[in-house]
Amino acid sequence: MSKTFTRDEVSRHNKADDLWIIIDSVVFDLTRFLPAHPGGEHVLIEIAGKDATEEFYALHRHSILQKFSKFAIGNIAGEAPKIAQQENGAVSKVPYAESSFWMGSKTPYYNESHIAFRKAVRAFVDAELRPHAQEYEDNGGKVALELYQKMGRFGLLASRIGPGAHLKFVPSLPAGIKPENFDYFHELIAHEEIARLGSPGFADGLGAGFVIGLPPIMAFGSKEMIQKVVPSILLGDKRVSLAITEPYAGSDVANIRCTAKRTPDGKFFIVNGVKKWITNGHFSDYFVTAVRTGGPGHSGISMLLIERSDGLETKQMKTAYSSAAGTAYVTYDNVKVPVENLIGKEGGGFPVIMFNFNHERWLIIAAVNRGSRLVTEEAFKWAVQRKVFGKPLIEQPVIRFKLAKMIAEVESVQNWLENVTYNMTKMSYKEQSLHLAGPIALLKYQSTRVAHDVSDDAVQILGGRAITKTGLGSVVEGFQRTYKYGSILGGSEEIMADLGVRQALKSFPKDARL
Ligand code: HEM
Repeated sequence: MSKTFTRDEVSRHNKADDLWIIIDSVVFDLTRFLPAHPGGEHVLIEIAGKDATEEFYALHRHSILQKFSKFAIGNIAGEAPKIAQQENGAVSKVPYAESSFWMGSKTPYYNESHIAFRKAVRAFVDAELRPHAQEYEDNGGKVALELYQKMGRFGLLASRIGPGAHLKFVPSLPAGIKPENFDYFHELIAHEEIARLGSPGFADGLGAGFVIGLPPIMAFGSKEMIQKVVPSILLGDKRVSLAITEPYAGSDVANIRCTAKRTPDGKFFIVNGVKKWITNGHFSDYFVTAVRTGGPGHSGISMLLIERSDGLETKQMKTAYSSAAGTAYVTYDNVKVPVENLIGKEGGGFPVIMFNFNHERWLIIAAVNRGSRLVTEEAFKWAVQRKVFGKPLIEQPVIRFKLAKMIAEVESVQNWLENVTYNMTKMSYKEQSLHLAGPIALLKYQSTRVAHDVSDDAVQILGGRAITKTGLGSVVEGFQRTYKYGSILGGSEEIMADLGVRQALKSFPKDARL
């Protein structure tokens, strides 16, 4: 594309059978594209031979130019593009589009290894995952095995379940971080970078199952079980999901009905029951399943590792987001499971279920708030570029007020999240359970309330585009359709708020008075 043209030359190609336009100093020959243009022929013929930069950006995302770059035939002599190219792996320059440290602020939390890690992960996500994101988000389908394997070999799957011995199961971690130097800030970055894709169903398809399904195995599984299952998941060869919720029981886990009864020889469990809303379940090889092996209540619950086998069936559920997440209804019909597959002790399932709750909630906060930040960036960009009533939208005080609220809310959650994450790096598991369960619950509550507000404001700023699946508002549309997941999964907003205050009451001084 090294050819150059004058504006005068371009202006002579101004008919349907010979149609050139200029976008940001690049010359496009759209003659062959004309009949296929989704916006119709008329609009292009009207602007044939002219500079269409403003019209183009008022109607399309920048990525469309990259997708249709084959129609670019040269540049205008002596001119250079003025609109920033969206390079793979680049950091956004839009204010508040990245958390403060990444935009130049000082930080007590991040060091060189986090910077290198973020750079490597972002480049990987932009190059390997982003090109597939929209397709999976729109059309669903099982995410290709090669994508999991690429993520696995790159160390990105292992990076999503915290520091620990499991990091040695993969050849290396992004940016060559040593397992012993890996901390919760690296993990935070990994979750944020996946959420930054802005494709919630696809993002969950890439691993919402193992981030909650694997920790119980790693903490309570036998050596043999860990050796058999964990490396295959972390390398991307197999998939696992956590199967707890049922049509009968959600946040009230103690009410689960799925049963596991020992065979007369005591060597197997026979499992019967159903599980619902199991993320990744539709394509999982393993199901970490909560079953009732005893009487009612907590003490009758056990956890079993169940392989996809005779009697276990999964049905894709139609949810608000892409079927790429593989959300499933799972039925167990006399499924035979060796007793060696118990995760923890028989009747000791409840502590296994509880074990990873704080971590699960923390990573949901990270993903939800990165989504809120992304949507804020989209709204900010749109408010600046959209002209309405003769001036940019951003010149309306009411729009600036909305953006102020969005930014302030997102930054508040981020700062609390980084504070909690720092505490996670300094506390033992036991200390985290004691001191962080309350703050994490309250922060999860806050992050999903913020997502609610941000989504609402972003939709108002983008207008009709935000209720249209494709085009300029596609990211905001996806967010407003799916942000509610975070306010239900891992403990509902109401339960989080209540838990946070109940935890606080435990240390409430008995002698405190007004
Ligand atoms: C390289 C040049 C262009 C390409 C590759 C292109 C491609 C596309 C594509 C893929 C869409 C549908 C995607 C979406 O929903 O966002 C679209 C929609 C549209 N395009 Fe273009 N286009 C180009 C230039 C233009 C220009 C110069 C105009 C107007 C002067 C225009 C007017 C429209 C309109 C009105 C729509 C429908 C937008 C809507 O539904 O809100 N296009 N174009």
